[in-house]
Amino acid sequence: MSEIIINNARKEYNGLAVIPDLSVSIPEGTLFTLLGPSGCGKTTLLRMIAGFNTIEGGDFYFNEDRINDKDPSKRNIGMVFQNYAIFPHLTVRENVEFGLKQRKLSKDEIKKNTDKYLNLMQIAEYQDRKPDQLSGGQQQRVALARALAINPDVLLMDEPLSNLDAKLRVDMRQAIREIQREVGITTVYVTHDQEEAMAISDKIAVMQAGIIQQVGKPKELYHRPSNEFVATFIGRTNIMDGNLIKVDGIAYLEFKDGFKLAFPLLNKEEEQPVRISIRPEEFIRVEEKGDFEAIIKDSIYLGLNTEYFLELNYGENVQMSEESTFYENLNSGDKVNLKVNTKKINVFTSDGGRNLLGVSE
Ligand SMILES: Nc1ncnc2c1ncn2[C@@H]1O[C@H](COP(=O)(O)OP(=O)(O)OP(=O)(O)O)[C@@H](O)[C@H]1O
Repeated sequence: MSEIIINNARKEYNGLAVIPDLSVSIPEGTLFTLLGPSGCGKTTLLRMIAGFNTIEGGDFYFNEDRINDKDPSKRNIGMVFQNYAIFPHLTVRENVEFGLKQRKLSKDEIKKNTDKYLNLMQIAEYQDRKPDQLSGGQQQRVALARALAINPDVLLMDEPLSNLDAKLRVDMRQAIREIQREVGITTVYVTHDQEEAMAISDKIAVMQAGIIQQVGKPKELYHRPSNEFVATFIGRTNIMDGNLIKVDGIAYLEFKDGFKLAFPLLNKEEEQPVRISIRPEEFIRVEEKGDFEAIIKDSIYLGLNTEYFLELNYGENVQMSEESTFYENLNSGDKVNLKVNTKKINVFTSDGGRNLLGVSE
């Protein structure tokens, strides 16, 4: 098992830097996810760790071992891809045995390890089938068993669930999580699906244009995103233009119409224009006068939750999410009073680049 340390990694394609200068350390035994929109460089970084890409700069370590000049086959890595990449002409058992035979282990060891991972991945009953007689989810279990059977130091997974249907994706991510915990292997997991990343990861690195925007536990990223990009990429949020102003030394958030909300958390900051982020579930409906008045414009019923589209009293449109109740219905045109838990608000610089509240790490 290894800690992975990457210092100042740089990757160019045709003279253009896809990853300009990236440093990150991935603690031993964690499931660490690279999350970001298509084209942000997740796969490129994963391939750099595997040694499949030439690199223009940087140092890569597994523990104290600098692996830059190590051949990919010598890095002791297990890999699982989107398109399974298991051998169609081999049975399930032969697929799982494959890497072990290459390593010239004894027959007993090969059998022991193969049985272990066939059982762990719950595919022992299909061991004599060929891959084309398996479902997508079962094939992905074979790929994972094959990757783990060689006892790799590091497991790399590139969008392993994106070929599966929605329900199977949820089942499989649970299976991957359980197996990863049980084996305790340092795992780098690539996805562009923020919900999947939240569900599966110990830690997430949010990437944009080859740059890591923030590294943190799922809760930390959701609660205190380091900038506006992270706030909008992880979950949903309402972003509003406003000002941070001071009255008698106390900070207030001033919204578009001059409406002010006391915000003592930022008493130490200078007055400045800001971007205010309030998640839909942080608008709480109250009977008495709240922080805002609003009119319901539209709603979507989603079972557990109902999403409301609201117009605040000063004309700004926002979304509110609340748990659905069977009896109560809000209709378009209804007036509501809303409160906001100020601890859950995030405030960014006017360019969205920095959270004035800092981040949890
Ligand atoms: N072999 C290549 N030659 C030139 N450009 C490349 C090559 N491979 C990737 N790129 C470019 O590098 C950037 C990062 O690609 P990468 O595949 O790492 O992104 P990604 O975040 O994994 O995206 P996706 O989620 O779509 O797989 C993209 O702009 C891509 O077009």
